[in-house]
Amino acid sequence: MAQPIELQPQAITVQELAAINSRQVPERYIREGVGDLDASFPVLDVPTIDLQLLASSSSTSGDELDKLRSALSSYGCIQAINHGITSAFLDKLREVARQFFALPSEEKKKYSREIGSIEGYGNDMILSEHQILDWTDRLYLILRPEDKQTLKFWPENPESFRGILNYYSTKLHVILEVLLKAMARSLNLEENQFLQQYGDQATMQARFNFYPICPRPDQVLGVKPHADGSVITMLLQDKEVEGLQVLKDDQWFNVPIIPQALLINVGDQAEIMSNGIFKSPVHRVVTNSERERITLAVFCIPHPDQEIQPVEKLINESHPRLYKKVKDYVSLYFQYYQQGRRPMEAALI
Ligand SMILES: O=C(O)CCC(=O)C(=O)O
Ligand SMILES: [Fe+2]
Repeated sequence: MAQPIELQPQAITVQELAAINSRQVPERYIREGVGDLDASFPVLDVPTIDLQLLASSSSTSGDELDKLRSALSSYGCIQAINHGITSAFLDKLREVARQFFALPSEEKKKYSREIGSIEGYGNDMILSEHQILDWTDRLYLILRPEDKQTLKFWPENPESFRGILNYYSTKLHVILEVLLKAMARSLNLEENQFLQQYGDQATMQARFNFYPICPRPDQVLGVKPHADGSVITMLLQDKEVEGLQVLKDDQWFNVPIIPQALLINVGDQAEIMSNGIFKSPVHRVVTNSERERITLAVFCIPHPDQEIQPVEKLINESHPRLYKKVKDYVSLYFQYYQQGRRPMEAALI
């Protein structure tokens, strides 16, 4: 996979910046002309989907499939409940993430990523001189396949971190299969149509996002607007602090928190496979002047050699083929991203 070209590493993490000066934000983080980011935004009523129902063959599962199709084609995301992971476990996972980011800087920096590489602990990569930076630090880890895990980046403190994260990835793998099958069935396709393209060599990559308290939430973003380059992304939100916003009908909406739910969103590659029926939503993260926020996004990404294209059965006269065949979409994604373009343009016919 081609790596992004990083101009220079950042000397200091956002968490350190926030600790040194709690009232000012360096200019490189300030966004002009984006309106008041701290304004009140309407709430997006993201549909809640019961995964147990989706997986079953009961008579109610048909309704749930309809709900799924409609949610993924209009919102591009769902709040998944009954996914088989207990709330107590999700709290434990949130807790080890909190403990990691609460460690002293020197301790966290043992896991620092290398320049130009995404895996490990660090902050927003500087890819161009004019880039406005995101108010966030991250810990990026490859979860699956297990032999691709780079353990030197996996925290040993707290002690339970690795075990908890591995258990979570096993659970997510099961959920992913349920979802991809249900997505295909919801479009009247044979249930393995998406799963086959996704392939058995796919990777799951975790990104822990830490958003320190920010003194200028009106002009600073936690994450700039983007759509994910994955097939799907599974996001564990902070239990108490909101921040994620989704663009729908040219308007930004807040995504509410359902503590026991996983927010699932369509990535660009599922939009391609579904010939544009499922929408990969543009989203961003706003900052908060009172509370820090921690989330965990897991990206499900096919192997770079795997070809991704619209399923044949979804192409017809009234729905002509919208996307080319793509391979290693994540590399394409970075090339376009660096030029400030929407990566999906690369796949359009
Ligand atoms: O932290 C969030 O709520 C979303 C993060 C996100 O969009 C991402 O990591 O791609
Ligand atoms: Fe995202």
